[in-house]
Amino acid sequence: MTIFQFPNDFKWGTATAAYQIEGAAKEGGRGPSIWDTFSHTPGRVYNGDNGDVACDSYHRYEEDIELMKELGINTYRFSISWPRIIPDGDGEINREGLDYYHRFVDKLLEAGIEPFCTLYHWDLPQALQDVGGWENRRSIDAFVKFSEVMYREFDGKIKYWLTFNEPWCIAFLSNVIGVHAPGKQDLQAALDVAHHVLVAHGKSVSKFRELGVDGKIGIAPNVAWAVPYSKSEEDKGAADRNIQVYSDWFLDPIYKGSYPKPLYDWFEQSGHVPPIQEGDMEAIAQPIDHIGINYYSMSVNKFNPNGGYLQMEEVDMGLTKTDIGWPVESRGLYDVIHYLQKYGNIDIYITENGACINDDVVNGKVNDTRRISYLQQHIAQIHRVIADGINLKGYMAWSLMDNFEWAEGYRMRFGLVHVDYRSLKRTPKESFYWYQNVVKNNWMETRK
Ligand SMILES: N=NNCCOCCOc1ccc(-c2cn(C[C@@H]3NC[C@@H](O)[C@H]3O)nn2)cc1
Repeated sequence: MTIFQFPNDFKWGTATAAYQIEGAAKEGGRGPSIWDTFSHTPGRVYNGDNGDVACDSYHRYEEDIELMKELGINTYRFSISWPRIIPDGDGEINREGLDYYHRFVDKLLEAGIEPFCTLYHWDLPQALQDVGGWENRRSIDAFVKFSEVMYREFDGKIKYWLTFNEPWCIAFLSNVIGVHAPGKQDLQAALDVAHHVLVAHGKSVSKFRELGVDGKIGIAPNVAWAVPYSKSEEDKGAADRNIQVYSDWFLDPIYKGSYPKPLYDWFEQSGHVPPIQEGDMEAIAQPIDHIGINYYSMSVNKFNPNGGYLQMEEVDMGLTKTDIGWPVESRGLYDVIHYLQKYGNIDIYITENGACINDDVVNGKVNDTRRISYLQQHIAQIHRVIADGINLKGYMAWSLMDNFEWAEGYRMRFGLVHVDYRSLKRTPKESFYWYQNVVKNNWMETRK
């Protein structure tokens, strides 16, 4: 048996995102987002699922907060629906949207739960997409305006902020691979989006500092850990590109003021470069207080000239997989956090980690032992990282409840709480009670 004891001030939480749980897509003055458009486009989302209702958390947030209190967490990561705050992206402010989030945040604080707020979790107002979205520099100032409204409104209530969730997904998954909104397959578009998101991040951080907001701010890249299939330079190059496109492409401009040269040169050889304008790199490189790390899995990579924009393929090594097909390999979490130490001993939160396990309710219970095993392995790696003196300050399980898993719709379940999408009944799973115990004890036990 091993006991993993965590620091007294360690933050234990869960995470969700607005479009994935709120529903009420046409209520409270909310405008349409690119995910409303995308999910209503035939063939884009499994089964034609969409976020019109989702978990109906817009109306049921008090019930959700009761579940958080039962779980015992001290931190809850959520995101703001930009189209609820400024329905057309950069025009009039919707007071009803602000009031909704004030009611929600006040309830969280009343419950003794720290709000951990992501400003942008993919739901760009459609009106901005209609004029080019993140490919258009207009979205930069629009985001800064949106973030300023939020900073002014919630200064004193929200102390932990993230500008963007998973910039790799915003740029590359959505504009090269094309499986997320707006669903393009254009490398230059991806580099334009990545760059403008970075500039928007930096200018928003500057606004945060200028306003003297009482809190801390950062960004939440999803990180890939990858190892080469062989010792060949070609396979090593493929693995390096895969790692860099998730983390270095975004964190180098923030921490070093320039894009990572190996990957910059890789894209440049096909004639694709970021649309850098005078002052952009300085604007991006504003000091931040923390980063959120979203980690799910790692991969073994081979060079493959037909392997997409990175000329890389992920080799199936026969590892146990979750129900979404991602290998379970927790050592990548330890390795990638050590990899990120090249940016300094920065404050790191695990802002997402969890398993897609699609067990259903049987006799009123969900016996998701595979999710417990996944969480146990990954939390143990977190303990190793802390033992190495790394400033890992908290862990937020993805997700509090089953929710809309983007292009996979509702078939993929990541929640500690099961959601019946017909009745919207919430049922805590066995993993909820396992995690509740870890949080209560602030230590975790593994047994042979
Ligand atoms: N790399 N090349 N791939 C080639 C082919 O990819 C096809 C699909 O790719 C991907 C890659 C990554 C993801 C993903 C999903 N989540 C989970 C969410 N995180 C934020 C929160 O909202 C969670 O719902 N994290 N990552 C999805 C699809």
